[in-house]
Amino acid sequence: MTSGQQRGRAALDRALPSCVRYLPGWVADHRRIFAELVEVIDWERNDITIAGRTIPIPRLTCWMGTSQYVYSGVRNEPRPTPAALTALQQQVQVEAGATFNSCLANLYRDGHDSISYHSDDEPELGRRPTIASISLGDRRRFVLRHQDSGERWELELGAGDLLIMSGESQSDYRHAVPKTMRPVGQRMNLTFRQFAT
Ligand SMILES: O=C(O)CCC(=O)C(=O)O
Ligand SMILES: [Fe+2]
Repeated sequence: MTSGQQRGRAALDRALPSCVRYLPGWVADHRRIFAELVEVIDWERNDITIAGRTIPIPRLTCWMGTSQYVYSGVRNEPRPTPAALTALQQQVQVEAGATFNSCLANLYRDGHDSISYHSDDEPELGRRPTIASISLGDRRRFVLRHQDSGERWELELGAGDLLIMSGESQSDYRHAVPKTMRPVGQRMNLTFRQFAT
């Protein structure tokens, strides 16, 4: 076991809900894949408008899918999928027992970048979607919270970890990657999704 896997496991003090499967260190050559994808993905800076105020989304993103994806009022035109990502997607499909046709990539440049609490519950994803999430680069805290009970789970995701969210993970839970004061380097997250067109 690598030290990364040990760190990942230690961060989890309670069993995760059964709709979430955590596979620490799943991407064996995660450093090489991070270095390649950070260069070849067509990273975008997008703005979000909340209550009439337009602010930059606190991370870089890229939507690689079959059609336009609108979330939080942001219209994402699909970008081409690099070959390195297609190869990863094929392996992830086998592990998840699901097929995916799209990937939303996020790049958290430092501790100021984040994603606030949300569920991936857009209608195009279906009612109980399976979403496979790969984290590369530095570890960041991923928080999963049950909507009604408020019960929380925290995982330090990075370095090739795979998280498979399925079943009621989007309908009953929300998730976030909060900002941190800790000095951290870049973290990339790839969420593979099946998107109805
Ligand atoms: O960075 C992460 O681990 C989560 C990303 C996420 O929740 C999303 O893109 O919907
Ligand atoms: Fe999400």
